[in-house]
Amino acid sequence: MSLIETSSLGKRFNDTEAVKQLNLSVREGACTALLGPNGAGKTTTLNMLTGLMKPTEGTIQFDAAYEGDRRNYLGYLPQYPKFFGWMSGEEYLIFAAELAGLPKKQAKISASEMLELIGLQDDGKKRISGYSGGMKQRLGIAQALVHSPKLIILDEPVSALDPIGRREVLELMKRLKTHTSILFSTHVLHDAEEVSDDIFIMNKGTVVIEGSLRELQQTHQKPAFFLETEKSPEEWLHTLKEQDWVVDWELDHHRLMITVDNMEKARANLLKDEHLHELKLVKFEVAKTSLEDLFMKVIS
Ligand SMILES: Nc1ncnc2c1ncn2[C@@H]1O[C@H](COP(=O)(O)OP(=O)(O)OP(=O)(O)O)[C@@H](O)[C@H]1O
Repeated sequence: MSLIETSSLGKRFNDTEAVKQLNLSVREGACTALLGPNGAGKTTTLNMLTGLMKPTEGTIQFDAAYEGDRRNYLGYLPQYPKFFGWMSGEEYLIFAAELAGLPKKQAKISASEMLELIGLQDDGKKRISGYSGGMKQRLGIAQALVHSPKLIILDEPVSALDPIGRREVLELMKRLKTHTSILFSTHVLHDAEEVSDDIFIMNKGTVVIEGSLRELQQTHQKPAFFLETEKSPEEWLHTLKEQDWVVDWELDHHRLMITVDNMEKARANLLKDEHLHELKLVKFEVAKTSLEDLFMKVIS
């Protein structure tokens, strides 16, 4: 079942089409990554889903449990969350719970449960100004969860953190995803690969590739050869492109990645190719394309 489905969603700022023709489906129980480079339209998309921004076209549909107020249905951590440094972590969570409509008694209970969940039970009485980046971000995730929404939306939850903070937050997300639906944005493929079940790759305002992580990894792992030569292989590439076993290629100076459809045929042909030997081979490696190759290709 989908918690959110968008159809041809779009947002225009004067001449900039920040989001266009976006069809997105967020599954219940899944951790979904919106992956894309800076300016791809991720924040604009999340802002439309949370109701902070009005779409200029298209529709957003929520599941049957949605009762008209997105605050009950969604929890949200913005890209640049603001904290009151003079508050304690516990006070901040009670404040967030009351803003979400919980009665005071319930807000206190929920805040204490959240502190436990994010591993800050011993720091709850301390001022936020003394928290590390990772602790603040975990607190930010807790405020998104404090009213038990159906889905939490996290905008670049690890981007601004140092390696220790990143690890803390990624580990927290891995624990949360076993019982909470998550939609988060990132520009780092490895983060998406580490925690997500479904991935939507966005570029220039629209989704260019989508699927489950497993599907994408399997579909885009193609046999390939990695060659390095002393002389430039640029001219030789013209004849290579004609071969029916060549699917794709990428040349970076004297380094060449050739994606093929038939490993054995390609190996036999390459090894007997005299022109290739004239280029003075330095490296000849059997390889596989990865999701990273695909990601770099679609965003470049
Ligand atoms: N309020 C705005 N007014 C005008 N243009 C905007 C506004 N907000 C975003 N844009 C433009 O829309 C495009 C998408 O921006 P958006 O912030 O959604 O991308 P993003 O993928 O979240 O990138 P980043 O990771 O850098 O935040 C960019 O070209 C941006 O400059």
